[in-house]
Formats: sequence, C-alpha cells, structure tokens
Amino acid sequence: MPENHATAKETKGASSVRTLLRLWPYLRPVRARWFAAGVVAVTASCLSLLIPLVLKWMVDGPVAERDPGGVWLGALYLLLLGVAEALLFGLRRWLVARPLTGVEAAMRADLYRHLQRLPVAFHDRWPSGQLLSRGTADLAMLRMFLTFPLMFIVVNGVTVVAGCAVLLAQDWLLGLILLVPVVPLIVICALFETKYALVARRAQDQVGDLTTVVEESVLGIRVVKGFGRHRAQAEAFRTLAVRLRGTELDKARLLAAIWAVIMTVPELAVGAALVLGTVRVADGAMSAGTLVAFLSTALALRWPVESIGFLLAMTQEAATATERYFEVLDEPVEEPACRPRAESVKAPGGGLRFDGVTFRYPDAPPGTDPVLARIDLHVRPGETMALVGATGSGKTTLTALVPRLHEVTAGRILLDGEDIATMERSRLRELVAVAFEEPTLFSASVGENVLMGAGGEADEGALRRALAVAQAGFVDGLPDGVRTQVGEQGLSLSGGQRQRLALARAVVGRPRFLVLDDPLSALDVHTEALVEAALRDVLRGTTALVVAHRPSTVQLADRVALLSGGRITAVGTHHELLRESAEYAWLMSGTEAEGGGSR
Ligand SMILES: Nc1ncnc2c1ncn2[C@@H]1O[C@H](COP(=O)(O)OP(=O)(O)OP(=O)(O)O)[C@@H](O)[C@H]1O
Repeated sequence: MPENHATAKETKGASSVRTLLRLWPYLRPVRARWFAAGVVAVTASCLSLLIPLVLKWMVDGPVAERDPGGVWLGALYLLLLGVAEALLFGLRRWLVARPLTGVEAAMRADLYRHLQRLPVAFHDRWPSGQLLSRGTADLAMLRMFLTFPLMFIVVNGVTVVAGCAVLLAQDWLLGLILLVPVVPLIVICALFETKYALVARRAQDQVGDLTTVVEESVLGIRVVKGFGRHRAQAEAFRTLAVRLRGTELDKARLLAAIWAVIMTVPELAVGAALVLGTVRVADGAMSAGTLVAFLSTALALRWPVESIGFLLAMTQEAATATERYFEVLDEPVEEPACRPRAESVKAPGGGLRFDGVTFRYPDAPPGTDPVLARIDLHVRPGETMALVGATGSGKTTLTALVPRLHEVTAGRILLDGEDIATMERSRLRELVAVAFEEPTLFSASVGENVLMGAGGEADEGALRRALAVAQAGFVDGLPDGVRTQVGEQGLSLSGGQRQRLALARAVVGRPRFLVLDDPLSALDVHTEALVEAALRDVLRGTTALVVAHRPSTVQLADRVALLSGGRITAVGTHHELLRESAEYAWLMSGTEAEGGGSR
C-alpha cells in the first residue's frame, strides 16, 4: 500500500491564488458567461442593500405620518426587490451551470489524454486510486468551486464594501464601530487558511489511498475470497477510513473555530452599534428610521461576512485539488523520439538487434545492478527466437524494451537496422505487436478487442484469420459471437480464452515484428500445439521474440537465447543448447518433467 507520496508536496508553499490561476486557460472560453453571471450576482446582492433604505423611508415617512397607503406602497417595493433578487440569482445559476460542466469535462478529458501518454514508469510509480480520485472527486470539487465559492467571494466582497459605504453614509460613528473588527478578522482568516490548506491536502490524498484499496479489492475479489482475506481487506479499509475520518474531523474543528469567530465578532459589533444607536435616537441625534435602516443593512451583511469562513475553506480545497490535478498534468509525457535524427542512420543487417543494451528500472535503489547488462542479440529477419531464463532473470523487461514501454539505459535496439529511439512511436507500434502473459481485455466486444491490434485497418477476414491462428473458435459459441461484450478486463472468459484473444490481437495486423511474453502459458498442451502450428505459418514472414518457459513453446523457435544474470549467455538451437548449456538443460529438464508429466 503506497504511502501518501504526494503529501510531501504539502509544504510546497505555492500560494493558493497562484495555484488557482492555473485554471484560467480552462475558464477562458467561458469567461464572458462567467463574468456576466458575476455582474448579475453582484447586482442581485446589492439590490438586497436597497431594502434597508426602503425601510428607512417607510419608518420616517408613512409609518411616522400614519399613512397606510404609503406603507402598502413600501411593502410593494420590498416585494419587487425580493422578487428581482430571486430572479437574478436564478439567472446567475442558469448562466454558469452549462459552461462550467463543460470546463469540468474538458479538464477530465485532458487528464485522461495525458494519462494515456505518460510512460509506463509513471504508472508503475503512481497508485491508481490517486489518479482516479484526481479525475473524479477533485474535478467535481473544482467545478463546484468555479460555480459557487469563486463567484461568491467576489460577490460577497463587493456587497460587503458597498454595504460598509451605505453604513458609513448613514452614520459614520456607528459605521466605524462595525468596521473595527475587520482587521483582526482578516488576520485570523489568513491564519486559518494556512492551517486548513495542510489538512485539506491530507484529506484529499487519503481519499486517493482509500480509492486504491477499494479498487484493488474489487479487481482482486477472487484472490480476496479465495484466500479468505476479506477480514484483512476490511481491516485495511477501516484503518484508512478511520484515518480519513480523523482528518475530516480536524477540518471540521478548524471550520467550527473560524465560524465561531466570524459569527461572534460581528454580532458583538452589531450589539454595540445597537446600544449606541438607541441612545442616539433617544437623544434625538438620529432618526428612528436611520437606526432601523442601519441595523437592517448590518443584518443584510451578516450572510456575506459569515459565509467567508466556508468560502475560504472551499477555496483552499479547490486550490489543493488544482495542485493535485496539475501534479499529474505536469508529468512529462513520452517523447515521440528521444534521440536526434543524426543517430538514426541505418545500421547494416535487418531483423531485431539488441546492441549493448543495458537497463535499470528508474525506481531501482541506487547502486543496485542493472536488470539487463550489455545485451547483444540478433534475431534475423523472419526468424523466431525464443527467450529462456530463470524466473526473475529479466525476460519480460527485455521484451518491454522493444515497443519502448521502457527506455533503454544504455545501448540501442534496431529494427531492420533503424534505432527505435529515433522512430516515431506511432510507427514503432505499427511495426511491433505484443502479447503479454497477463492478457488484458477491454470492456468492448470480442471483435473490437482483437481488431485493436490492427490500428483500424483490418476487416472481418483479418479478424477471422487471427482468431483461427489463436485457435479462438470458442468465440463462435459465445452468445453474440464476435460481437459479445467481454466484461471488465474480460473476466467473464477463462484465462486461456483471454490469452488466445490477446494472441489474436497481436497477430491480426500481420506485424513485421512480434514480441510474445509467454502468451501460451494458460493453454492446455493440445491447444498449445494447434496454436503453434498456426503461428508457424504467421511467423514465417515475421521476426519474432518469444518468451518461453515450456519446451513445447521453445519448439516453435528457430533458435533460443538464454538470459542469465542480466546477460545473454548462450544462443543456439534448442538441441545445441541442451548439449552445451548446463543451465539451459537444467531449466528445460525441470519444465520438461512438468510438461511431460502433464502430457
Ligand atoms: N516496474 C519495476 N520496477 C522495478 N523493478 C522491477 C519492475 N518490474 C520488474 N522488476 C524487477 O526486474 C527483474 C526482472 O523482472 P522480469 O519481470 O523482467 O523477469 P522475468 O524473467 O520476466 O520473470 P518471470 O519469468 O517470473 O516472468 C526482477 O528482479 C523484478 O523484481
């Protein structure tokens, strides 16, 4: 379970405003509507400040003169003001709702596109839950922020300034009494924001960790149930949930404290102004209407002032969500080609050539040996080379270097004499097809899953041929044939069925180079023999590197390379290696014994 790898960034210190300003490119296309909505909301909010002035007119005029007609007229004005305010707030909502869901969708699409282009090394490093929570909860929070808190910080700020001007204009002494607490309130709010930023970040990271556990439990439900691990998983979940609850309680405590201060201080100031105002009315220094208007203005300003606490809190959470979003978006994507063209001069000789290839995983501890060290290997054009080695010797790693899922640390890999590091990735992936031992199928039809390997150029005939090569006749027995939807990760199919579809996907585009990482491991020996016979036909024109554990798979190959201690220690035919390499003979005898036993 990864620790909060992102919490280290809590101390990053970039101001919230600077972080939030990064949202501008997304807000820009809808700025006209957003600003129009802001103007509408400010107008609506300032209209509410007219209500006290109408009250003053009523108290000093029609009420003092006992004129019922005037009172009704005043009531009508109040009603109109209230209706106008409500309509304007409704208009504001209508103006922003649609464009801001568009902003959220655009940000989500950018995140997804970026995630697809990030290197495998990034995905090895980042827990999926952290990415999921950024694409869901964080983005929903940002939409909410743009719809509500951001606008209301502006609207309430303008309303408070306008309200203070009205208060000072009515009676500057009482106005000053109300304004005195503003300075300590600003200081307290700044302190609150700093503290809240840390807790908000912690909470959002913990949501990501929790998402990871849920996702792992759902995807690994068979293992969880098979090993009776549901209690342990539930315990792990509960621990994280309790930790998140603690953080949410910290947030609630901070909010409660700031709320208490923000509510109490202005109430005290209003109380003081009320006492002083009453004395001044009794002394005849102020009209009763002015006092009523003053107090109703002060009360009308209560919501804009009191809301500051949670608006600041939501702003802080939005800043954290923005920071988390851009942490992913700022990660550099795979370079289309990482070496200068000058080096792309074709080397002599075709086929697949590893030339002094060394590889170390980016996250390997410093000082450790590379997984692969100075690999020199030549797979001739049209040849099938089996790659054999003890478990953990680096076979999968070596095959992953050919489609550039990882970049070589040193050396180069040549396809028909051309360094893959200088090739456009799209071209490289047209040339090379891969099938892994763990076959991943997507939530799509069988046919769509297979045709993914052809880059959209294959037809029904190619699909049928590929299914035939992979001995995937079982497809016709599925409810809708090739149109049958396979569930999440193809879980409704057996392991061997999934492997055969993945193999069909690899061969459907008739690639020039084929990299197969033990693609037949889940098949019974009879099916494997049939697949091999069909593959031999396909592989005739294809240069192939096939990771093999079983002698039956090795038989498919023209030659075999033995990987040991991160190096290629022997190359030859199966029979040559059996004679010349004790390690190879040992590896094959073990598997042969297993294979033989099962036959
Ligand atoms: N993403 C990774 N980050 C760091 N080290 C890794 C990573 N993936 C694999 N390794 C390490 O690289 C070494 C070679 O692993 P690899 O999967 O290539 O072996 P393999 O020969 O294919 O094994 P097997 O036959 O069991 O599939 C192992 O020691 C493994 O721990």
